[in-house]
Amino acid sequence: MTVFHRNETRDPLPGHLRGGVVAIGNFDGVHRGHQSVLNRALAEAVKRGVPALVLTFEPHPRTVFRPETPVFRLTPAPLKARILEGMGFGAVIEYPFDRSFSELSAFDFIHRILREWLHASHVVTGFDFHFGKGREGGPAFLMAAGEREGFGVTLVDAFRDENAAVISSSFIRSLLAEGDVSHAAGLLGYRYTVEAEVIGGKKLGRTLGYPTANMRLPPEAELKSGIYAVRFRRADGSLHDGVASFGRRPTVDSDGEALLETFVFDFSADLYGEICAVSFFGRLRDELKFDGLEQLMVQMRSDESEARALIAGVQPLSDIDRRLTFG
Ligand SMILES: Cc1cc2nc3c(=O)[nH]c(=O)nc-3n(C[C@H](O)[C@H](O)[C@H](O)COP(=O)(O)O)c2cc1C
Ligand SMILES: Nc1ncnc2c1ncn2[C@@H]1O[C@H](COP(=O)(O)OP(=O)(O)O)[C@@H](O)[C@H]1O
Repeated sequence: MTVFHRNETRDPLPGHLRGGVVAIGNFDGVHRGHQSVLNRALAEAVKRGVPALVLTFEPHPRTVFRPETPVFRLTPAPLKARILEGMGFGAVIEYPFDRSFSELSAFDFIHRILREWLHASHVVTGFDFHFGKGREGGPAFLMAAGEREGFGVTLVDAFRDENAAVISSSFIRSLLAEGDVSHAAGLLGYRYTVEAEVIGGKKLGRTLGYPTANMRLPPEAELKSGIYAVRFRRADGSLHDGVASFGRRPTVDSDGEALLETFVFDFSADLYGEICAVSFFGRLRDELKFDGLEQLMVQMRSDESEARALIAGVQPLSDIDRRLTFG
């Protein structure tokens, strides 16, 4: 078993990764639609006995074209890599994307990247994947190139959820902006998860009996503020249930920045500086402004028991969910 490889440069690819089956796309969120494309690539690689790779682009191309409105990433690169590794891929290529790379023609993209650099033996993409300058290359172009040059091409049709709706990253982003983490989990196939470093706060939590591990989410993250039942993963992989508040804490700190603050149940250790993950199971309520800390503490006690009850009944939604959020 070879080790999973994250390739973040344009340097020559390690030899053992050449000649593989390559799934191409941004796959932000690695949602169930993406998974249907990715699983086809994995199956094709097993059939051929070659490595399975994902070719994706960093930063997200839309953030390169419109830096003033960066994309709210459902899966920043490290989390995406972790999910892909768990699915069984041998590598993820986080190809450095910039404006000059975006000028490459579709023809050159196939020659320089897929052929000369990756030596791809087979390519798998979604039905709507476009590539090359001005999105000039589409499925038909890729099929024709494959026939001409002797690599296989699989185009995977739109994946629909139980209500026959096409699953998309942008719809999932809008669900998170409404706080509907349960619906988002159904479409992702796993619980929405964020990763960040635990930072210091006002040190008020411990005096209330509710110490909270504070994290800063990227400014473009559009999760609705509120109180959530969560599972907390430490850097060593250990899992702990908790209740988290995301927002500006109007009771104590009305002009503060939005923070994700998790009270971890039955736990006591120093978490400062550790990169931890928080997975969202359900939203309990809006963030409120209380008249005093006493009232806030009464509410936090009831949030805690509600979160414990909610988490007691949860089951993994998929293998990805099991690996990410269940251990
Ligand atoms: C379960 C839970 C519920 C919370 N609810 C609210 C709330 O409704 N309104 C609010 O202003 N702050 C809320 N908070 C945030 C607290 O005000 C904050 O965690 C506390 O002030 C500690 O701050 P510190 O981490 O900077 O020490 C909540 C925190 C938790 C853990
Ligand atoms: N059960 C727990 N849940 C969350 N953090 C805890 C817990 N026990 C200890 N801690 C530690 O205490 C810190 C939070 O304490 P707190 O008084 O709320 O300070 P801060 O102002 O940093 O939020 C966490 O970052 C972590 O290092």
